[in-house]
Amino acid sequence: MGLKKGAVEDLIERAGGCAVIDGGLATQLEALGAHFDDPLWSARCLISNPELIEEVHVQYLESGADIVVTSSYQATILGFVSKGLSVNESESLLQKSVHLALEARDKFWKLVQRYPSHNYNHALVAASVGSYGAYLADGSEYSGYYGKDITLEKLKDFHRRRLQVLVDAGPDLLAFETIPNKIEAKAIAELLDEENVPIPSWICFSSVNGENACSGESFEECLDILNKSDKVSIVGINCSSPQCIENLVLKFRKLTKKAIAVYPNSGEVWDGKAKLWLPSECFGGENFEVLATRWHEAGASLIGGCCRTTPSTIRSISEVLKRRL
Ligand SMILES: C[S+](C)CC[C@H](N)C(=O)O
Ligand SMILES: N[C@@H](CCS)C(=O)O
Ligand SMILES: [Zn+2]
Repeated sequence: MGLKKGAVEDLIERAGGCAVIDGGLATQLEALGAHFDDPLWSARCLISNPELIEEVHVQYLESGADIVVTSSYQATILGFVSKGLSVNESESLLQKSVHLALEARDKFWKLVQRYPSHNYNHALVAASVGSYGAYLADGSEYSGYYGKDITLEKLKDFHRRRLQVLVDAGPDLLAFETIPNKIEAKAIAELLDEENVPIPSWICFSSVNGENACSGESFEECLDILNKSDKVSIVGINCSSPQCIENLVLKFRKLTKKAIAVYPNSGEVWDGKAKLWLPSECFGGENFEVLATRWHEAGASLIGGCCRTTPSTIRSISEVLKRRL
């Protein structure tokens, strides 16, 4: 099967040149009362309270998100099995993460049809694929250090089955998130080819210093690999400080012709050991509205928020980006 082209490009056009991605899913689940002190992190909610996930998707759609990202970031078959679930049950939870977002999107779209003057776009559902570091739950999605025994093949094996199950569940695209190093980007690009994945993907890296991937490897090297893959439609940065983003968009713009997505966190820093967010050391919490405009002008065509951002952040971004229409 060939790659289904056009859905993302159409959406960017319908959104007036910049599509709005949703905000922190785990963050908003926690704001509504969920607790994630667990190696499964937000994926725990797929077991304990799936209705809450659908509610959060709807909140982001109401706020103006053109793309909702599923609750599968830290949902893995290995992670669920280690909690005592069977492989079948684990795969059903992965499917459920996609179905919850599709249902939220479809219900919301049906509802807004009653208001002919609404200015929402028909949203897309991106199935989240968190990095291997997210599964390790040791903070390594922000260090890029996966231990000395990691290999390309091990990373492909880690990602393969989850990828197949998520794709079969029918999302519009795949969202690889917080990729911290070159080896994982290469593993994903090879896997997308080997599995002949028929939907587009974005691959978003994390960055701590605003210059390189978290591993210290250059984005020149990382994007060189992704530029060769026609399965990867979009590249970018997520869950990194907003302060880093403009510089990184300008850098990416020189390194790739692909669309660029950015959805930073609030600037707070994840302490992987203590499992909590620490205050930002340098980001002063400037206005996301102002920043989002700058990121768009620098060359990003998909913009949203990641951890510690909320529906109100997305509403501000959506209003400022769509005000131009
Ligand atoms: C994006 S981070 C805040 C997700 C949680 C992390 N992988 C952990 O489990 O510690
Ligand atoms: N899609 C995930 C990303 C975590 S970095 C979330 O919003 O919770
Ligand atoms: Zn995040």
